Amino acid sequence: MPARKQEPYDLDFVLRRVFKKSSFRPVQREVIRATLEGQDVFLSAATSFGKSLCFQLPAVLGHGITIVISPLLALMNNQIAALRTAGVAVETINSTIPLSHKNAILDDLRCGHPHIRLLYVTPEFCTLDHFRRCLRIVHEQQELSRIAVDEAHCISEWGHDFRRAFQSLSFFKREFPEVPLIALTATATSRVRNDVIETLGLDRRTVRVFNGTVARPNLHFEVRFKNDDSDIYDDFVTWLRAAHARRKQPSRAAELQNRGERPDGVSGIIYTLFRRDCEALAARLCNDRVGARPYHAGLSSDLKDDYLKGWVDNKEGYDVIVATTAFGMGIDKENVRFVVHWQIPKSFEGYYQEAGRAGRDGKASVCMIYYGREDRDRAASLMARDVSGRGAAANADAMQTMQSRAQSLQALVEYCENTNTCRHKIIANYFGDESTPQCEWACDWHKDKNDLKRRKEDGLASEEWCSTQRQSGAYAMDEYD
Ligand SMILES: Nc1ncnc2c1ncn2[C@@H]1O[C@H](COP(=O)(O)OP(=O)(O)OP(=O)(O)O)[C@@H](O)[C@H]1O
Repeated sequence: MPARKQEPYDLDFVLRRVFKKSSFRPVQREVIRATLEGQDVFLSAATSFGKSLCFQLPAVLGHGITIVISPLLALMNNQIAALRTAGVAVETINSTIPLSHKNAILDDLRCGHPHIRLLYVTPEFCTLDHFRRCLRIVHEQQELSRIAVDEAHCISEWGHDFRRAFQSLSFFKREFPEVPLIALTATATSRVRNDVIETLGLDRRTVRVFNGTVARPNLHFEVRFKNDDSDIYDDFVTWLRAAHARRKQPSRAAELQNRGERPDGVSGIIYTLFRRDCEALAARLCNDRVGARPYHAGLSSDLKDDYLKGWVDNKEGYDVIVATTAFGMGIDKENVRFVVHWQIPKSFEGYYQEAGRAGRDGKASVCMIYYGREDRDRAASLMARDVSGRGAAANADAMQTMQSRAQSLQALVEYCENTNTCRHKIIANYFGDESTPQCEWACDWHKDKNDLKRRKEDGLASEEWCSTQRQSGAYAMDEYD
């Protein structure tokens, strides 16, 4: 049953009227046109590029419903709140909504002509028979307009944050081949892109691929070196205090207040790998009168909601979120001035996704990673444990996954150890962009190459020492997130 034919629309009018934006960003219009023409689209573009608009705007035009498949609750809630403010009929089905509400949504689908324009669901929900039955009814009535798969890298074994339920999303193209599908991600290498296209069952010859740049020129990338004997806490707090002092200068303070920001606080995120560090670091910062809150999967939903809301609202005492990877994709707060990684993360893609939470308003922001070789070895050993934990039955799969993760971690190690290339260039090259991105003193190499080399020599433990430690099995195990 073909999808209803779309009429031509005044995209600029809808952009202004519904989304309150004055103009399209580069490529948005082309992507929107392609999907409105019924083409399948793969869009890879930098964090904060404005990918969501590419399926949200088409969704409010014409008839029918857009199903948005998204891996994260936080991401859905963020987008849904913004759409509701714009007066769009949007709903989500996830584990936190009451049964009565969920039934009302499913009834809306079952009637065949849903009132809802965008429905956000998890990939796991898409595997359920009763939901698929509802979709068939909507499709029968030619009201299934579009499928959007957000954070599409999660489909791929080769992407970070792999989720098995994503693999069954081929259902959509199998059952509704003419309903356009749009897959979006900020961090896809060519291998991940091919994997996503294949897994979703898209036709390689006809899918429109938009590969935007991954570059974020307003982000200032910096590596700080550490070893197990150094306490990076003092280094970080000194840096933060200097940032506070700059913000308190009268002209700067006035400018910040005009933007609704507090000069006595800087909004930021610190990523830690382990819950224990997350709690301890937030407590230590609070002790030193830095407003910080922990965020990890072990906290109650009430606490997580409170911390997230306080932070988004720039509330005093909530300036810094100390988070595990439970806090990541889809956080769209525009004035995050720094993202610090307390240890090397598990993958290059994960690192860049998390760093991408900074500077979404386009203003200069810092992305700093504290890198130590001992942490590198701990990350490798945890990775090996994760894979072996999958059991002997999944042997071939496990080996392949381990290989891809190891490659990604190795690329991140090389990024940290590199003292002779622009950081922006290393990132672009990793994601398959061979160009040299613009970098106006926006990385530690461009700022001072010699200082970078010196800091590395002074800061890192020697490889000999690390090798002895590895052999003695010194790296303790702990749980991620
Ligand atoms: N044309 C536009 N003009 C101005 N602002 C825009 C435009 N398009 C999107 N934005 C804004 O840019 C911000 C980032 O958009 P969005 O959350 O869709 O990014 P994204 O590409 O999905 O990033 P990520 O991959 O990091 O989640 C949002 O606050 C959104 O309102």
